[in-house]
Formats: sequence, structure tokens, C-alpha cells
Amino acid sequence: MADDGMLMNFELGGGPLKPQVKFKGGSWRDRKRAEKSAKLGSRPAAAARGSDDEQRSAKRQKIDGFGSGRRAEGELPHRSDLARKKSADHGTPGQKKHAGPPGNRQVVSRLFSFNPEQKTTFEEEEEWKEPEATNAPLLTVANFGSLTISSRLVEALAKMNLERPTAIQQKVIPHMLSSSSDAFVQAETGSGKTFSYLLPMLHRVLLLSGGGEKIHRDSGVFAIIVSPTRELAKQTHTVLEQLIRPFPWLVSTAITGGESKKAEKARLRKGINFLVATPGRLADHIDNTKALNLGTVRWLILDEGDRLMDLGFEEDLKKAIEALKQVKVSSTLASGVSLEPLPDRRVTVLCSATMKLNVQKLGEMSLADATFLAVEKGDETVGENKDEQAVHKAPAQLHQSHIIVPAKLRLVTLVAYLKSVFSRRGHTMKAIIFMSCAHTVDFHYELLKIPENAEAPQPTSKDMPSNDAPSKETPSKDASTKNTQSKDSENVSKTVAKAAYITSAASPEVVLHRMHGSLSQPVRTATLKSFSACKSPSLLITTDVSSRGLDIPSVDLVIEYDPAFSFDDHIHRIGRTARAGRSGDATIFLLPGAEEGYIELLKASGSPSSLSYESVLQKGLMTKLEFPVETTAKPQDGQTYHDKAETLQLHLEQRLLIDNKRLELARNGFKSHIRAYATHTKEERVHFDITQLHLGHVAKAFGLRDPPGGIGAGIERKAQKGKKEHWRTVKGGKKDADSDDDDAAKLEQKPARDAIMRKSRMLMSGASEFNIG
Ligand SMILES: Nc1ncnc2c1ncn2[C@@H]1O[C@H](COP(=O)(O)OP(=O)(O)OP(=O)(O)O)[C@@H](O)[C@H]1O
Repeated sequence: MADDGMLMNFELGGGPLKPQVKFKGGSWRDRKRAEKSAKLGSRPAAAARGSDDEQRSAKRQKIDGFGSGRRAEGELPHRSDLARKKSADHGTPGQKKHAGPPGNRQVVSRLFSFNPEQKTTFEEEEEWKEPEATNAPLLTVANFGSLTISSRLVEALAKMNLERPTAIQQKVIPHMLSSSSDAFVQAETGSGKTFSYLLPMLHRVLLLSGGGEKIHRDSGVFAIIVSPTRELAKQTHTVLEQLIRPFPWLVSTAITGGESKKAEKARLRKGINFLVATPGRLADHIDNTKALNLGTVRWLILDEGDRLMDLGFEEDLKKAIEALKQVKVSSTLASGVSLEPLPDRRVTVLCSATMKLNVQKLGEMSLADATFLAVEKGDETVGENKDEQAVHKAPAQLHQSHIIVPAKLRLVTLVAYLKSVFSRRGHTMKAIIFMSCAHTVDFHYELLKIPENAEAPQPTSKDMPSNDAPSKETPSKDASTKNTQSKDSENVSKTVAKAAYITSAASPEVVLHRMHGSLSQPVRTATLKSFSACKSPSLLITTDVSSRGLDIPSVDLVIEYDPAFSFDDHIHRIGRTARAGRSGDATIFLLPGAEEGYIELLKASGSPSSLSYESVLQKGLMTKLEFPVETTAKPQDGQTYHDKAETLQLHLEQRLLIDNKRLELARNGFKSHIRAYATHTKEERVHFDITQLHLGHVAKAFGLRDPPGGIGAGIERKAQKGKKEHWRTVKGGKKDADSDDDDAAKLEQKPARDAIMRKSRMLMSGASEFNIG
């Protein structure tokens, strides 16, 4: 019978090779080995118990069985078959026989031995008490009306359940209502920066109409809001649409990469008053769309300034800023309406939750005599803050934790953690897991979802509502709703599924989502919409594409399974929870060793608590553990949580071995993860030292028995030369290292390594990840 290379890591009983078979082909060593294996394989399981030799024999049988469908019975496999089989095979040192009943014995990788020691000891911590929220609406202010904004705007806000301003809104709104000077707005994540600039702009534009309809869509563009990502641009546009709904004579639109330029041009020709844009597309329209007249523009808002610069939009932004400078500011409209209520010069407002050097550079490019508007310690001008480096706190009510997990245990600890948090929180739980790159997202999504043939939940009309305001650009809401919903369902067919493993009696259904920049724009948009609207407990696995500005209601927990590439990114990631005064939790996974040093840095953003992975495993795995597909590894009554963790790991590994597609995802995930690891910022690389990664252990976290040949091997060999730590020496033999020579050499060659790093950076944070332009 052909086994198609699908043999798993359990003993083979009689095995595919029969002892009486005469062996042909291969070297004499291979023939001898195969004969010996066949003999051992024919012995009863009980006799074969426990010895390492026998494990190795069982392993060889599996190697020998690989590809047997294409070879005469008894003929030995070619070396290429052996090599192919090797990476899918098991049996490296550090594996043991599972202590199950005879006849059901399995090989399990040891998860709890040979792990590096955790260096940090944590004193017993006091129970965390949630402090007063720092980004909540202010109780000391009666309502938005007290900021003297239009009563119709106050009504529109009330309809959105917004009554009182937040601290930053209280600071920015009066400034923008009365002043014509530039501003730098810095405030915590989730503190309502969007309304802080939208409300005063709208108020002043409404003064032009004097409450009537003196201005129209073709009166000109009054404000341009630049957002770094398409998602953020669309989100800001949605909020804006909600605010201007009572004023049908005002029109806004979003122009973003990934949309039809022709349709955007047509909209610009018809007339727009508020334009939300991504930088690349804005620069393109400035160059190529005559209908885009900048003469009436009085506000340029640069939202998420640090991200705009991180993503390399400096040139596009320069172009927009220069183009605006070239145009004379008109004081009346062609229709004769005076523009007096608007600022008498073009005002630029730069917003950021963090203030890195590149934001300061953007400030120098775009601002003149700007006022620094922040909630803390009074106002200062931007110039006086130039030397300040980014040390920023997360909202005080955001409860942060870290968990130091050895690499081998990461995957099972993640499953256990998710299982325990979903079972604790019950039905209203939303969580986001950040991973380093698209391939790791894809792998974990595939592994954690109920496999294909099971029906994936399609967003229903209940789950895909549009809290999007009906845009005046959308011809007929009713006509398009049905169409949009069916398109959305189609778009999320590969990004939304029911989760396996992490469900519990309290959350019998958890909806899994995945999102990254390599997905097409319609898929990204539909996936976010589904996650945002999902009424069941739901989990989004994503990259940093979701870390900035996204406002997803009621996210309770952010897990940084892979730490962010920079501390600022970390602040933005965790800021997806605890928004506008709500509570929230954030947990970061760190490896023992150098990564523990990152905890000191974390303290700059709050007071993180420590979680022990042992207690996470215990909590998560001692409740009923259910596997979505059968493999020989099964959780059994009476197992300790260590046994359960190893059973779960074995089961996950077996799932890779029976499905080449999943195995490939794991290998790609591993390789991309290692490349991504090299792209931590220079200042933080001391904590994320790639030479300290034990690749064999990291491979386990991808359900792999060995690191696949590829980028990683060179790194480990390099590290091994320098340091001979006990736990590192358990890594496989010479052949493993030799087989990866090419990559090792490549990595040690600086230009090649730099190219990889550049590519990884681009993948992680550049245009290809975000598909903006
Ligand atoms: N005054 C308010 N009262 C209650 N909720 C508010 C108020 N202002 C804003 N919000 C809500 O707070 C959330 C966060 O707002 P917003 O996205 O503008 O924050 P942000 O400061 O831009 O955050 P980030 O830096 O993460 O982008 C939104 O859901 C918004 O509706």
C-alpha cells in the first residue's frame, strides 16, 4: 500500500517493511539498516518499549516507507527520498515514549526538559487594581456643548452616544476653533484624537453656511486628512460621514490605494469638501487629477505621523505639502461666499500617540510655529521638545502582563492561554493576537481553525452590519446592501472560520479571523468588518497592519505572541484595547534569556504583571481538551497538564505530517519568523538577539520536529560557535548543520544578509505588507 509519505510518529507494529523481504538498492549500510529495522519492526510493541535504539529503528522504518508507493516492495529509497522525509520525521534526541497504555504508545517530544532557565525572578505581586482611566471622557465637563461647538454637531455626537469630551479633545477643539496656527497633537492611544480635529473643522465649515446651504459639494475641498493605511483612512471617513449626515450639502470621500482611480477621479470632479486619503494616492491625484483644486484647502491633517514616516511616505507627503504651499489661499469662493470663518492661512495639524525622531522630522517638514497640544504638563512649542525621545505610557487602565515561555512551549502555551481566557470571559470576548509576519499568521490560522470540510461561519447580516454611515457617494443603500453582504461573505471565506482547541463550555464557539497586508484590499476590509461586528467571542490573528489607529469596539485583550519590532509599535498594538476609558488587557510572550531584558522597557509604558506559563498551562489544559481531527495522540483522563501539553504538541505535529499544505505553511511561517526576528530596531536588538535563538526549539513552536533547511541554520551555528550552553547542545547532529551550509554562508555574507533584512523590513512594514499606494 502506498503510504504517500503520510506516516506519523507512532510505532509501526508490523511496519510497512516485512522482515522476509529482500532489500535492493541503496548502499550496503542502508540495506543493513533496513533489514535491522524490519526485524525490530516485526517484534511486538512491548518488546520494543523504551530504548533509544528502537526509536531510531522505528524512525528508519518510516524513512524507508517514504515514497514506497512508487517503488517495488523492499527496494530501498533513494537518498533524495530520505532527505525529503527527514524534515517531516521525528526522533531527534529529546523525544521519549509516551506513557500511555501498551499498544497505544506514541513518541512525544519532550517539552519540559532542556529549556533555558528563566533569569528573572518576580516577587509576589499585589493584585492589580484598575486605576482611573486616562483616556476616558471627562466627568468634570458637562458636555461637548461647553466647548462651544455647533448644537447640531452636539446632537450628532449624542446620536453616537458621545456626550463629554476627552482630555485631548478639551485641549485641541478650543485651539482649532479659534486659532489659525499649526499644531502638534500628542495623546495616548484611544483618547479620541480623531474627533478632536474633525469637530472644530466641521464647526467652522458649518459657519460658512450660516445654518443653510450656501456651500455645496462643488464649493471646494476644505480639509485633507492623510492616514497611513487604507483601513485607517476608511475608518476616519466612516466617522466623518456619521458626523456630516445631518448636513446633506457637505460631502466627503476617501481616496486610497487599491481602489479604482477612475472612480475616485469622477468623485473629485463632482466635488468634495472633505478628503481622507492615503499619501501615495493623494500624491498621484495631485499630479494627475486636474479636478482636484487645492485653493480652498484650509486644513491638512497628518494622522498617525510616526506611521506615515515609518512606512516611507516622506516623498509623497513632501509633494502634498509643497503643492499646498504653491497654491494661494483664496478668501472667497467663486460664488462670492466669504471664507472668513475659516482660518486665514492653511493650518497643518500633526497627530501622533508617540513622538519618535521621524515624527519630529515630519513636524519640521510640515509645521510652522506649531503649538504643542498634549494632555500632560501644559503646552509647549514643538521646538522645545525636539530632544525628547519616545517614552510613552499606555492608558493607565490597560492591564499589562508578560509571560516568559521557552520556545518549545510557545504553541501549547498560546493554545492554553486562549482557552483559559475565552472560558473566563464567556460570550463577549474579543481578542487580537499580533504576530511578526503574514506567513506566521497564515500558519496559526490554519492550525487553530476547524479544518476545511467543517463549515466556516459566514458573516450573516447580523454579523456584517454596517455601522458605516451611508455615504453620499453611495447611490442607493438598499440596492447595494444585499450585494455588499454577499461579496463580503465571499471575501471572508478564507479569512474567517470557527476556531478549534480554544473553545470551552463558556465559549462553545469562537470565531477566528486572520488579517495581513498580503491579502487583497476587499478581503482585508471585509475581514475587519466581520471581526468588528462579530457577536460571538472572536479572535483576530494579525500583523502590524492592524496595530495603528484601528478602532475596533470592545477588544478586551491584545496578545503580542511575537513582540513588536519597536517599542512604539508595542504601544500602538496594545492601544487596540482600553480605548476611550474602557478596560483592557495586554499580554506579551517573551523567551527566557535576552528577551527578559525587554521587561525593563515595558515598565516605561506601565507596570506589567508577570504570568507563569506553568499556571497558564494548568488553567488552560486541565479543562476538557478537544481535538478537531483524530490523530493517534489523544488527551486522556488522569493526565497531568504536562502530559496534556505534550499530547497536544504531538497531535499538532501529527497534523502537519498528514497534510503537506499545512506542513509547508509551518515551514514558511518558521522561516519568515526568523527573518522577521532580525528586523527589530537597532536599539532593541540587544533584547531580540537572533544569535540566541535555538532554532530547533523555535521549530517546535511551529509544530516542526526540525528547523527546515533555510535561513535559520546559519544563525544557530554562528551562535553555537560563540557559546556552548547546555540547552543548545541538544540540537541535532552534524548532518543537520551541514545540510544548511548554503544558507549559513549566505547569512554570514553581509550584503546577502542585508538584502534579507531589507526584504523582511519591506515585508513587515513596507508597501507590500500594507499595499498602500
Ligand atoms: N468623547 C468621547 N466619549 C466617548 N468615546 C469617545 C470620545 N471620543 C472618542 N471616543 C471613542 O474613542 C475611540 C477612540 O477614538 P480615536 O480612534 O479617535 O482614538 P485615537 O486617539 O485616534 O487612538 P489611536 O492613537 O489608537 O489612533 C473611538 O471608538 C471613539 O468613538
